[in-house]
Amino acid sequence: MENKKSFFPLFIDLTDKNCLVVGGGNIALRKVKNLVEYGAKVLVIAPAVLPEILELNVKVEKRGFEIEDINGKFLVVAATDNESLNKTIVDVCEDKNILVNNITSKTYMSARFTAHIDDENYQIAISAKGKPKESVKLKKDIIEYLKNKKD
Ligand SMILES: C[C@@]1(CC(=O)O)c2cc3[nH]c(cc4nc(cc5[nH]c(cc(n2)[C@H]1CCC(=O)O)[C@@](C)(CC(=O)O)[C@@H]5CCC(=O)O)C(CC(=O)O)=C4CCC(=O)O)c(CCC(=O)O)c3CC(=O)O
Ligand SMILES: NC(=O)C1=CN([C@@H]2O[C@H](COP(=O)(O)OP(=O)(O)OC[C@H]3O[C@@H](n4cnc5c(N)ncnc54)[C@H](O)[C@@H]3O)[C@@H](O)[C@H]2O)C=CC1
Repeated sequence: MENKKSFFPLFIDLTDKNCLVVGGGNIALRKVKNLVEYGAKVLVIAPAVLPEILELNVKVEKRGFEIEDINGKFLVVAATDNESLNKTIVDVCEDKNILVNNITSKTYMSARFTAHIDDENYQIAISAKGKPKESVKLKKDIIEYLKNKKD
């Protein structure tokens, strides 16, 4: 059933949207950077937070996740290394119609992050349906294609 889940491709304006990233490790860092780049207001909650995250324009609370933390959020990223906690975060967000991404699953979430290209002419977002290595490979091929097209 989970494997048959389909994800509608959509480009969303995140400017000033309240987003929560639960987790402060390597993958959280990548997710936070992406959200900040697109103008989101990001709150990071985790007991351990990488120094690179502290340097970004985000709010940080060094503590464990609590369910009330999702209140009023537009998008939540479950970015801990605890698979069952990430699933719980997805469940509580789904209950409240809050978009939610989960870094420890291919399908258990309502929103996936994509490999993307954002240049002066195009925004191209790629998903290989849960297989990020394939997405990154295709992204590189498309970048090459666009470069050659210009020459
Ligand atoms: C489902 C999804 C959910 C989500 O996170 O949104 C997901 C899930 C998982 N990723 C895993 C692994 C890695 N992911 C990356 C990188 C990226 N992952 C991204 C997206 C997604 N990853 C979503 C699906 C995308 C799609 O549909 O195609 C990208 C595209 C976007 C982004 O994250 O911003 C970004 C590249 C950005 C870019 O470069 O352009 C790397 C490489 C690296 O970290 O350098 C590795 C290590 C690979 C290795 O070494 O094998 C694991 C296994 C963990 C394990 O097995 O331990 C899971 C969980 C699982 O598979 O169960
Ligand atoms: N989706 C993706 O793109 C990828 C996902 N992964 C998966 O992501 C997992 C995490 O990877 P990293 O970020 O490198 O791990 P990490 O160990 O660097 O970070 C884990 C973070 O989770 C936080 N955390 C743990 N319990 C918490 C709680 N109760 N409340 C709030 N925060 C809590 C920790 O404080 C820490 O900041 C890996 O186990 C792996 O399975 C790995 C590569 C890519």
